[in-house]
Amino acid sequence: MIEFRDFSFRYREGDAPVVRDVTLTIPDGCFVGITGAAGSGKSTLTYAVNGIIPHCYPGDFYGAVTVEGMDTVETSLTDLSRAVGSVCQDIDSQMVSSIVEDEVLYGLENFGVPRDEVEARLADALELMGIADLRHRAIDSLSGGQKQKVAVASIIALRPRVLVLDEPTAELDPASSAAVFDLLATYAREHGTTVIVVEQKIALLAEHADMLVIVDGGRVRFAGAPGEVLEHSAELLELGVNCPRSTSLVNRLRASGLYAGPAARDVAEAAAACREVIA
Ligand SMILES: Nc1ncnc2c1ncn2[C@@H]1O[C@H](COP(=O)(O)OP(=O)(O)OP(=O)(O)O)[C@@H](O)[C@H]1O
Repeated sequence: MIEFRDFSFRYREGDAPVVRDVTLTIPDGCFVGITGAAGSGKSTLTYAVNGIIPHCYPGDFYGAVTVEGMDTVETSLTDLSRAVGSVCQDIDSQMVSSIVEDEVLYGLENFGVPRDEVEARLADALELMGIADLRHRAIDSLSGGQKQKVAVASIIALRPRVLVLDEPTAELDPASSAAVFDLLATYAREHGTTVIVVEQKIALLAEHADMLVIVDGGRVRFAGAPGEVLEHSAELLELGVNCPRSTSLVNRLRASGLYAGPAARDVAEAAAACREVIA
């Protein structure tokens, strides 16, 4: 379980907290999508989980954040990194090797994974991300999307109990983005991994996440099951979060009293709602 209790944070260079009064519980194995406008504090929230704040970016840390009982301020980055694997926004800064397989091996060797397990973990991670054919390629020669997949594979190979991904599909086209989310969701379900993903594409989150967290001005404005959060599509738009049109359409039907069912997460659910209205 991950718990934020009255958590606020001000970067040392900043004049005010950029995350404020966050109280949130994330159950084990939950797939959580965090979204909100640019600069709203999404990444900072995840930094409190993987320990980047306050260990790498110091500042005033109020309240507490715990991961499986470990207080992320009190616990060393080394200990935290064994539980929490992170893929950051700036993929190039994360890469330490020049060849794909070395990048994955680096983490496995650093974590002291037994030699007889290393090859299987490397091959599985590359296979899972659909990049087995890139194994011997130079990282410099890869596209942004391919690099993102290598970064995710490197972390997945370590089998962390919590996976934090900051915009993992930023460099991917819509079809590849959906495929990566499918893979992540399947992987998380099979391994009981808690996944926290910062993502601008709310439609992707709505389809895959168990919980949506909407951040605005450093505060959590909505947190809950996607269906519950998407009921607020008009307010979300005001916060800079553009829900799928299918969601807004069904919410209009709900507001006008024509439909009493839940918010639609995608076109299929909206079509079902429309059929019910017409019937
Ligand atoms: N290292 C830092 N030092 C000082 N201020 C920072 C630092 N990192 C982020 N900030 C500030 O904190 C605020 C929240 O930033 P954060 O990156 O958490 O937001 P975000 O919602 O993830 O943004 P984006 O969608 O643009 O990545 C912003 O005003 C940003 O300028």
